Amino acid sequence: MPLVTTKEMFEKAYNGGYAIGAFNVNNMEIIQGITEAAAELKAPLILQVSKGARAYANRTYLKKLVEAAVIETGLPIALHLDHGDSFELCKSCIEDGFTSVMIDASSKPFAENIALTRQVVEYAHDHGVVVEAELGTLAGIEDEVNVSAEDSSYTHPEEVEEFVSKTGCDSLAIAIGTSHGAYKFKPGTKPQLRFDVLEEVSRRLPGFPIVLHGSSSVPQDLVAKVNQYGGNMPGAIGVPEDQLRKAASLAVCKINIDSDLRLAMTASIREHFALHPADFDPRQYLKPARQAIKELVAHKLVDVLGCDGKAF
Ligand SMILES: O=C(CO)COP(=O)(O)O
Ligand SMILES: O=C[C@H](O)COP(=O)(O)O
Ligand SMILES: [Zn+2]
Ligand SMILES: [Zn+2]
Repeated sequence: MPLVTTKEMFEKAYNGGYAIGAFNVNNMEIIQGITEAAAELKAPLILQVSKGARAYANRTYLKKLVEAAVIETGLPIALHLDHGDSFELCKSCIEDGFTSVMIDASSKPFAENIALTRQVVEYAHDHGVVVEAELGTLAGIEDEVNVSAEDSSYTHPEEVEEFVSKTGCDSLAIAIGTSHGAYKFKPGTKPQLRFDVLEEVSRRLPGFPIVLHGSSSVPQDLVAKVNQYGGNMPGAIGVPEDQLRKAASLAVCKINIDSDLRLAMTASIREHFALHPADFDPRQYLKPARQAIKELVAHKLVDVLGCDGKAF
């Protein structure tokens, strides 16, 4: 099966009360860890490439590695541009064969967000590609842009119908209290997503797929392992998994996870270096790191997203 768009995945996820995992990819081991877990669990997948990832690996490698994963797994996989910030970047990814792009103009005024999103949608739809857009601003770090908690803002539900009808976007990322990175909530505070905002958005957009960014749960055993073996990540806190499960059962069809993959990989490599200081063949530490990603992703697919067994 060639790369697919997210259209059918989202329809099934919406009606089935589960969500698709959208995992950020940056190199071969990350792609293999994610896709091996999904293949064993027969889960549909979105693999997403950020602007930074495309700059890191160059525009050819990640596309070709994802194509290899499609061949190896036979899974329905969508290749998605994460946080596209210009028409040109979206167009370039569409030319490369991405099946889905995000245009994130959420930091611009409403009318400009609509105009740029509309421009991307017209080009994308002409090429059989679907578009994710965003309303509301997440706190945290995204491609070296740091949005402080004070500058973040929840999505205004009263804007969503006009936005979706004027842009023609295929899915919408909203801000309900998640944020990018490993420090999502202040230690000592109770993490709580704004389900009232999600419910009002989905009431206004019945059947329309909603996307949650910044949805790593920052597993505390991984944070502890990083810190135990020389890391320094005090107070790293993520979104509680029960809240992600609830979101997946509602209108949220795509849940974005990157930081947890980074944590799994880093914890494993730190541990390996500490316990096996004589090793210097990268395969010795990348093999367990890949396995750690695989185990993390398997847990997400089964226990958080509920998309295992939904690939075919
Ligand atoms: O939203 C994300 C990618 O777009 C990733 O979020 P996390 O930093 O929570 O993993
Ligand atoms: O949304 C942000 C993703 O985690 C991608 O991060 P990045 O821009 O550092 O690749
Ligand atoms: Zn954004
Ligand atoms: Zn994001």
